[in-house]
Amino acid sequence: MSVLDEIIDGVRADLAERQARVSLDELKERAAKARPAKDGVAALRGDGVKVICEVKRSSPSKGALAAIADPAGLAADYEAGGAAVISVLTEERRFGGSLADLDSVRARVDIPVLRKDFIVTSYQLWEARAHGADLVLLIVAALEQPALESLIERAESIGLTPLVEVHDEDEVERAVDAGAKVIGVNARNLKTLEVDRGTFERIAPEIPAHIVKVAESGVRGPHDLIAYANEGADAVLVGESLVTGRDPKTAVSDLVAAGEHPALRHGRG
Ligand SMILES: O=C(O)c1ccccc1NCC(=O)[C@H](O)[C@H](O)COP(=O)(O)O
Repeated sequence: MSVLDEIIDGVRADLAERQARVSLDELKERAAKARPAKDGVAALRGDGVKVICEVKRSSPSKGALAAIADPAGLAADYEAGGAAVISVLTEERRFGGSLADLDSVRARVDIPVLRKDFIVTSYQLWEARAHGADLVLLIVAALEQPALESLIERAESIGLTPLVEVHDEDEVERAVDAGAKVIGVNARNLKTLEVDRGTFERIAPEIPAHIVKVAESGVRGPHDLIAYANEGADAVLVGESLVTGRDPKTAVSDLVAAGEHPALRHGRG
């Protein structure tokens, strides 16, 4: 069984418990009362390379990364540093996240918030919206094509922007066919968990120009952002280096400054 399969087994078990506690109708009522979703595509487009900053306590590849007693405080630092979007991992077993983290971050920041989880049913989309998310991650490798298509359609119909994650050329084709407007190329191989920063350079040319391109994983600092930018990234998603560093606000502002450097505008679509 692959790591992804193991994670999804746990996600499904936790999901079944939540579904027994909170009905879909109740979630829909909560979602109707939530602040309207912000436009995730608009947040990731425009001049410069945008920075998505992640609240990440632990991971299957590295184990414990940071305790993060105050996820909202960390998100506020990210926002003050110039982040375009906050990513909140809500998977509990392997990443130490929760919907409570999403609630607290949502209540603290004004920029769009991404629910980063392993989404396999539309119930989780309603959860995301009910807890104030503006974007959701959809992992192509975790979904059959009809499910991917219907989750993208459902997400958009309730105001969420799907960030559709791919790892190879075949998954790019599936994401594009399914109508993705934002595609994230994850440099972390979900079978070996190794990070290969060359993945983005190899796959990005297959992504049509009108689609927002996000480079995910392995960004250690401005030099990696610049490399991804030169390969066509519109945005980068950064977790580990921010949560393990001493000064997340400065680390984010250094990334944002690098992403806004005029030299990067040449050749980017
Ligand atoms: O981080 C992991 O070990 C991991 C393992 C299995 C599936 C997903 C995983 N990570 C999720 C992510 O995509 C990253 O948290 C995100 O791209 C940030 O990456 P990084 O900056 O390298 O922490």
